[in-house]
Amino acid sequence: MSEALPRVALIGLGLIASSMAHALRAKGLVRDITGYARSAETRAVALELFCDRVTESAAEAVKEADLIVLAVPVGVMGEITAEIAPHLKPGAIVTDVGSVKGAVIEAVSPHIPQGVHFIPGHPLAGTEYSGPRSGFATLFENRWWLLTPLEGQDPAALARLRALLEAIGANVDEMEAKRHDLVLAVVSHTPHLIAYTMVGVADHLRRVTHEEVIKYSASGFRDFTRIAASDPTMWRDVFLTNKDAVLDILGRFTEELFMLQRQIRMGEGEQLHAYFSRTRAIRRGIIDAGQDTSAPDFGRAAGQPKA
Ligand SMILES: NC(=O)C1=CN([C@@H]2O[C@H](COP(=O)(O)OP(=O)(O)OC[C@H]3O[C@@H](n4cnc5c(N)ncnc54)[C@H](O)[C@@H]3O)[C@@H](O)[C@H]2O)C=CC1
Ligand SMILES: O=C(O)C(=O)Cc1ccc(O)cc1
Repeated sequence: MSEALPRVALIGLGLIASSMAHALRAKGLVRDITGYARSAETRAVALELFCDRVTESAAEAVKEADLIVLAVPVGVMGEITAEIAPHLKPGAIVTDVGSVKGAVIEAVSPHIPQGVHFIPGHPLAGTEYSGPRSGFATLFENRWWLLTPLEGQDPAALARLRALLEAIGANVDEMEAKRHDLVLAVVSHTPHLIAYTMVGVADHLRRVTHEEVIKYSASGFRDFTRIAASDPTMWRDVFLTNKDAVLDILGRFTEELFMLQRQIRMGEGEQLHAYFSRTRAIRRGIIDAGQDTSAPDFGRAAGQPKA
């Protein structure tokens, strides 16, 4: 058991909170887990599956807690913090799991009382499922968990949180919030937007092709549909709160797309081949760095790609 953080409160009981609870329980890391969710149905499921106690208000949930995890959509982090703030125990650690960091810090920080430690965080692990039944204990194993500590952060509190996250299998790294938001716009947020768009295009086409785009969908498109099935509230909030970084990356994306479009129109095969060779090398870099668990072994065993 973690001596440092025995009582945990989870605010919002969806995919990430339930996965944390399962992982903490599976490893016997905490003494008790209290959960808060708005709906009675969610609270009942949480009590049955992974919480020791559930409460009808967020304020009630945090009273005794050593660690409070804000696991709600990014757009409501501020209001929920305002609600719990007067009830936080001195010395408690508040962290969040939001996919955007700058906006969360701006919304949450002003409400954090003196003597309480706020350590923003983001697990780079998830699925397209949501709600209290979607969590599982191994979600964070060997996945990055980025912390974006604020200036003057208490190193002892940071070390306690880091140790707990590492104990549930995460690889913890620290990063400045603005940088986090730009990096995530590239590797997660904009790709999600592209997936949403592509599935939207296919949906329009469905009427013309009489369902064939769905029936014959290849694995690339299936991946898009999986991503595009993610929670709409969560992703609406991500795009609205990481607006600047996403618009920056989207601008660069459309420039490249127009360039490729022109090369296709003009039949510029050499340029297209050179471009695809560069992107193939990036994929190989990810696999060699051990960051892609979906890559089959034969990919590496086969050695160099065909020239
Ligand atoms: N789903 C994913 O793959 C990942 C999500 N995240 C972040 O984790 C956070 C939670 O996401 P999930 O667990 O996936 O979502 P989820 O949809 O499974 O759960 C969110 C929970 O928050 C509750 N909630 C929503 N609005 C609320 C409000 N106004 N007051 C109180 N509770 C409210 C919902 O009822 C639900 O219980 C989000 O900030 C998201 O950006 C981070 C990494 C991965
Ligand atoms: O399911 C997927 O492909 C994901 O990309 C999961 C995910 C979604 C949002 C995050 O902030 C982090 C990870």
